[in-house]
Amino acid sequence: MSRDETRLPIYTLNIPGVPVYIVNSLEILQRVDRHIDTLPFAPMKAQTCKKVCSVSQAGISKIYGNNLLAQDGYLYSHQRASAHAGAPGSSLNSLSRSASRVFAATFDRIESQGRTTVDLYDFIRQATFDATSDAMYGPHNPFRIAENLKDWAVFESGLPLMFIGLFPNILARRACQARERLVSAFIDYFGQNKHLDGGSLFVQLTQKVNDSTGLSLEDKARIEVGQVAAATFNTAPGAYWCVWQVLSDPVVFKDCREEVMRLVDEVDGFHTIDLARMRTECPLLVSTLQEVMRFYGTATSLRLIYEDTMLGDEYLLKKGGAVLMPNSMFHTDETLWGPTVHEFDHTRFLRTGQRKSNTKHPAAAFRGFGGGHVLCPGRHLASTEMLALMALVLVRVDVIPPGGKWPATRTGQSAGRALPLPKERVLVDFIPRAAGKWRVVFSDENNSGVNLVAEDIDSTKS
Ligand code: HEM
Repeated sequence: MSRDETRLPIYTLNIPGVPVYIVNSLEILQRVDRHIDTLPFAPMKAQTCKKVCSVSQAGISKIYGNNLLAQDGYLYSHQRASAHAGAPGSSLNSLSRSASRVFAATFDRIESQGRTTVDLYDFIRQATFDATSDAMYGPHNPFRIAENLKDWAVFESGLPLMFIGLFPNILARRACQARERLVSAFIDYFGQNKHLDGGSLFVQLTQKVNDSTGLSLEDKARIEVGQVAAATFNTAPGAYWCVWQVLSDPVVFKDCREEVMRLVDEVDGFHTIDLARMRTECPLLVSTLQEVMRFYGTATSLRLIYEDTMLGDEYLLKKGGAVLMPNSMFHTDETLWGPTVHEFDHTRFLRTGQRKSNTKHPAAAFRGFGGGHVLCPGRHLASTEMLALMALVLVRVDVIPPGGKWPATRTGQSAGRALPLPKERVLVDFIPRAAGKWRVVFSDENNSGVNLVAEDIDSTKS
């Protein structure tokens, strides 16, 4: 049943014993967001520690503490540490610089091979995974070891079953075994303090919270496996649809390539591109990224109901139930986005006068990275990675689809993801463009983030 069928802002699913409320309207969602203590997100994180990471009972007791929702408890302290490390500033710049180095090396490799055929999703998945894990863990990144990368792929394939928690040791046996080997890899990483030698502020700060909570080395390693999942699970499909859209849509392709080419300078015989400039000098590229997240986004926020909660004086949410808030509802609401809501419009997020649409949507209608008290701390890093991949694909290679024609866009399954996987794999040819050497940098020129969510847009105004 959808919003268009029910025309209701919120409705209850008839599941015996567990009231499940589906929120269809942005206004109701914003009311839910205000009830931090009775409709919290923290229990979802605690469940992830249990079900996905298999943290020990002693560790779970420490995570819960006296009160799972205490502001100075583990979960909120961990959230604050991540938010601080992922916010615009020198920490984010160094994460982005590290990710850019990995992308640059990936394209250097392609260039050295000449015309190369790649599976587009595999290429993007690997590039974003290598970039994110190197940015997070530095020179001792456990995923520079091929065996750990293989284990990750097996573990990732079992994640949806682990989240559901239905006999994972039987139904996702290989994934559970792979997780245990990954836990060993992180025991080695943290046990030898490798994070202190070039690991990111993200990892340093969250480890401090783990240490002050008294978690064992093994539990710290288990939680980190969950962190890797949060940091990589959505960036790959997000980057895929961004690259797909700029390559397969001729208008988007022309506009974005022209814009990004303006960032390429000739310096000492090198084609030089400073990816830090994308954030402020490529509004079309940024608008395309945001439209991809609106148009393809499949994230659904889930909150557990701790106490009976009134939303205004109209709707009662009963203790013990759950609230589901599917982004696709808010992202396809014509009253928010106007009559072109079902079209892909890469100019939608530009300023008035520069975009095609006459409708000015409210900034809070974009929920690609969550909102309110559950805002993705990795949003600036993930956005920078997605922009960087679009930019480098546009300036460094020509991409030829199978038979010279882009197939129709077909999205596949999205179990638990904020964006869907592609339905089928597409093999493309990469042909290096400009002859000569490339220098890809990420300067400290400015400290801006990629401001897509209402909270960031508001904070840049003040
Ligand atoms: C395209 C990539 C990404 C997308 C689309 C995405 C999306 C989201 C969304 C929608 C939420 C809110 C969930 C809810 O309301 O229930 C969220 C939360 C979260 N994300 Fe991301 N994310 C991405 C990348 C990342 C990265 C790179 C990191 C870490 C470096 C990260 C770490 C987290 C964490 C830890 C939370 C929980 C926040 C909290 O505790 O309050 N994500 N993400």
